[in-house]
Amino acid sequence: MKHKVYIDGQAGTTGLQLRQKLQNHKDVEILLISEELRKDEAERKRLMNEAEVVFLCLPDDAAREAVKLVENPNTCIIDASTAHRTDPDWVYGFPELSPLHKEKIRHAKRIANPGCHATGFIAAVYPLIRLGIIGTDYPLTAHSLTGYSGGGKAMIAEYEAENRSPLFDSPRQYGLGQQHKHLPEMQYVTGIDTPPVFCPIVVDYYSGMATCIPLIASLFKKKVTKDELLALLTEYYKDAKLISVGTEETNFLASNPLSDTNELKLYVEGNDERMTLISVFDNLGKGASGAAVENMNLVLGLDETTGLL
Ligand SMILES: NC(=O)C1=CN([C@@H]2O[C@H](COP(=O)(O)OP(=O)(O)OC[C@H]3O[C@@H](n4cnc5c(N)ncnc54)[C@H](OP(=O)(O)O)[C@@H]3O)[C@@H](O)[C@H]2O)C=CC1
Ligand SMILES: CC(=O)N[C@@H](CCC(=O)OP(=O)(O)O)C(=O)O
Repeated sequence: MKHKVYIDGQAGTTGLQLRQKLQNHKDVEILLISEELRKDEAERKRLMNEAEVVFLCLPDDAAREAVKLVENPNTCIIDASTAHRTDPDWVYGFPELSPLHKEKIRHAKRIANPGCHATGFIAAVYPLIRLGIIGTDYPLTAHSLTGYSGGGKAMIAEYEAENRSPLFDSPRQYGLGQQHKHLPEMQYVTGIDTPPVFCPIVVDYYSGMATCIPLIASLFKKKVTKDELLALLTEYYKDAKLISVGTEETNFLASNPLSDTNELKLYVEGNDERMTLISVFDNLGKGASGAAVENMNLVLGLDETTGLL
C-alpha cells in the first residue's frame, strides 16, 4: 500500500518541485487539494490529518499556524520553512551529519528541513568541528551564491519581468545587516560560539548554489594539509549517497552544475596555508525539496535516496 502524503503550499516554488518528485515516487500517493480550496483551513486540516507525512512549503508564519491544524499523533510534519529549525522539539533534517542525526529523523514526528544556504555551510563546517580541525571559536566567514528561485515566487517574478532594472543583470549582495535568517541554524547545528560573517549573493540564473567557506590553516586546532583535509572529508561522507567530496581540476567552479539534482558536492580547494570548502548543490534540490523527500524516505522506513537519484 502506498503512503499518503500532503503538501501544504503545493502551488509555491518548493511545493511544486516537491510535487513533481513525489509524483514520480513509487511508494507514495499525494493527497491533492483542489485549486479553489488550497487556502481553506477546514479542507487543509482534513487532508493533513489523513496523511502520514505532511510537507509545509509555506512562509514562516503560515507554517507555524499550519502545525496547529495537525491533531493526528501519527502524522509526521516536515517543515521547509525557517520556523522550527532551532526549536529543540523539532529534529533538524540533515541525516548525513552523523548516524545519530539519521536515527533521530527515522523516529521523528516533527522535522525541520534545513535552509538552502545553511545546508551548504553546515555540510562543510559540521565535520570540521566534529573532527577537531577547528574549534568552536574559529572566526568563520562564508559567502554563498544562489539562483533567483531561492527567493520564491515573488523574486522569480522580479527577475523574469520584461522591464526589470538593469541592476538585476549583475550579482547582488544581500543580508548586508548580518541578520540573515539562516544564521541561527548555522550556529545551532554546528555548535559554533558565534554566527559566521555571512555574505549571500543572488545572481541572474534560475537555480543552483555554491557556498564557500574560507579557511586559514594557521588557525586550525588540528593541523592538516589540503590533501589531508580532502581525505578526512571524503572518509566522513563515504556512506552518504547524496553527498560527495572532491577537488576541481580547472580554475572555474560554476554554481549550477548540480541544478535539477538532489546531490551536493563538497569541494576542497586552495593550498596548505589558505583553503576553501565549497558546497555546490541545487537550492531547490538538496537545499529544499530533495532534502524533504530524503527525510520522508527515512520516516517511512525506505532507503533515503528512493526517487532522488
Ligand atoms: N525557494 C527556495 O529555494 C527555498 C525555499 N524554502 C522555504 O520554503 C517555504 C516556501 O518557499 P517558496 O516555495 O520559495 O515560496 P513561494 O512564495 O514560491 O510559495 C509559497 C506558497 O505558499 C502559499 N501560501 C502562503 N500563505 C499561505 C497560507 N496561509 N495558507 C496556504 N498557503 C499559503 C503561497 O500561495 P500563493 O501561490 O497564493 O502566493 C505559495 O503558493 C518558505 O518558508 C521558504 O523559506 C526553503 C528552502 C529553499
Ligand atoms: C535569494 C533569496 O532570497 N534566498 C532566500 C533563501 C530562501 C530559503 O532557502 O529560505 P529558507 O530555506 O530559509 O526557507 C534568502 O536568502 O533568504
